[in-house]
Amino acid sequence: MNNRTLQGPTPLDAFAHNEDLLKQRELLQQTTLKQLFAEDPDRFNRYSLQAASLFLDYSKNLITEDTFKALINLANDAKLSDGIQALFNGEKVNNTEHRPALHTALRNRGDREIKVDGQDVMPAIKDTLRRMQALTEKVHSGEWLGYTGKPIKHIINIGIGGSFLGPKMVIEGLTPYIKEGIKHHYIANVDPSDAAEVLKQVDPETSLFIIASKSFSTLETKLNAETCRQWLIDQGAKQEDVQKHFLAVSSNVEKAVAFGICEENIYPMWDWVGGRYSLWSAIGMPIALTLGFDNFLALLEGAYAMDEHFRTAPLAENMPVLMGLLGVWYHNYMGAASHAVLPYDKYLGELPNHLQQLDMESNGKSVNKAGETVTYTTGPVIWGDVGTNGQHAYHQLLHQGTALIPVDFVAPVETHNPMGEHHRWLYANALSQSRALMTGKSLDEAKAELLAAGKSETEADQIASHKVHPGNRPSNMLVLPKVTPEVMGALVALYEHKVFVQGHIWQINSFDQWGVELGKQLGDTIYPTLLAGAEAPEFDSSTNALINMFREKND
Ligand SMILES: O=P(O)(O)OC[C@H]1O[C@H](O)[C@H](O)[C@@H](O)[C@@H]1O
Repeated sequence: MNNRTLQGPTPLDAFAHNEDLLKQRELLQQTTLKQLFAEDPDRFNRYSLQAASLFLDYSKNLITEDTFKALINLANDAKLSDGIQALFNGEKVNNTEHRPALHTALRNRGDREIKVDGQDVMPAIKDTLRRMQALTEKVHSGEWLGYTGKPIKHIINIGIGGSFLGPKMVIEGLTPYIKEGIKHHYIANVDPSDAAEVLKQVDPETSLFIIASKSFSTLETKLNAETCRQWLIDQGAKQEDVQKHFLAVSSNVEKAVAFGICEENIYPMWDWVGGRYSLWSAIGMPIALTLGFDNFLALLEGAYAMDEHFRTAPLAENMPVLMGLLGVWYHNYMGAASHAVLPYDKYLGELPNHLQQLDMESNGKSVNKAGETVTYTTGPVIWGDVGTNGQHAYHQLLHQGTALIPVDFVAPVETHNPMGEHHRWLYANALSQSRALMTGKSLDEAKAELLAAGKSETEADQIASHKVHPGNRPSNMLVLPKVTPEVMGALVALYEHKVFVQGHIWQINSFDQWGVELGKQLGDTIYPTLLAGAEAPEFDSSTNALINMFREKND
């Protein structure tokens, strides 16, 4: 293992309050969550808060009042409040690309001016929203017609990464709000099966393709867009009909025009919006087209409410700040290398996928803003899936494995589908998982359970240790009133800001993504060697052999 690969715990020793946190870690080893609850009847009230439409219970975390204070002091050491203001004020927080990161401007529903290089960006944002609204209304009223005069029924997003994951998560998350008669589809992967399977389901006469690409130069998106355009022509449309079936969202208007999209059908993106923060821009067009413009606005409103909370609440009462600091606590002081997000709501199944890009592309960095190698671990591995499915699979490791994995449970108290006892059971499962992680089961309890079930003393002794749950494992419970557009907006904004808080503490640039480049560059050198008749490859023996295996079948 080279010395750039760090494993935790890796305390943040440059900060004045690092020592306090080290001391806290030691003290907490002498107690348990169970004990902390027993000692303090007010623990739930002390460690829970409401922000925008969300409620966070963070009482099942390994903290005491002193830990809490030390974490807030650490945030002050890192000048977090200044960082938050810099983010909102449009300072160039993305220092390697010399840009601000102004996703908050996209959902600024107030009248605050937001300037980039002296120019207020709000008029351009509002103008784009107006254009999105006009298009959405045209499509939904049946005024926008395909090449045979039929209205649009299929919205197909062609995009990848930030131009895919956010819109898909939001639309699936808000399935009950989908407009009648509208179907949504996604083509992201360069795998031909992705496009093939979508094209089998749609009808060329009623399909609207959105080419979503900030750069308009992403290989996968370019190839998929060309394939879809050719498919449309092959199905009987003429070249001039392409305008009726293709839109583009991009900051590269020139390239979109060169592809054949007329300027009127190109919606802007700005370089001060990162791809993984872009669902609030015209990249959210499939959201508006599938759910309606009113619901898109409600999503922005929800995010704005969380923005205002993050921008103005004191650090100790600030939900994204607290979630970010708790992550730092486990990651840098307790050696947690991963973090699970487990939504107890079917519609939120795509949330972990979106958060993987949001968090891991933002904070998977090993140099600080000044380009120096960091001496501490940064972004954790983010993973998860819908509850309760995971309970019958990987929760085994959460309960009895050797790794410390903090969990965020995300659970709405009201369902869109009140059917019998289902939702009550679902919520009960979320609570029982978080409680089981905390309380665990001791050796004595396990043995008593076995004896009560009729096992002999010897058998109980043999099996009991396998049934021990160590417990004392932390989790957050994020309670949503119901998954509505506002709630979804607030939820996603909460995680965006949590990622920002952690990036700020780690002093890294959360808004660039140079790490995705090398693979792309090498792809460009490998692709030509896979062509029929190409010269023998001259890479390492492994790559060469794997190239030859492909060529044997495809030459
Ligand atoms: O929107 P695009 O320019 O097509 O980019 C799509 C995605 O690809 C890149 O490789 C980046 O890793 C992502 O951050 C980005 O969201």
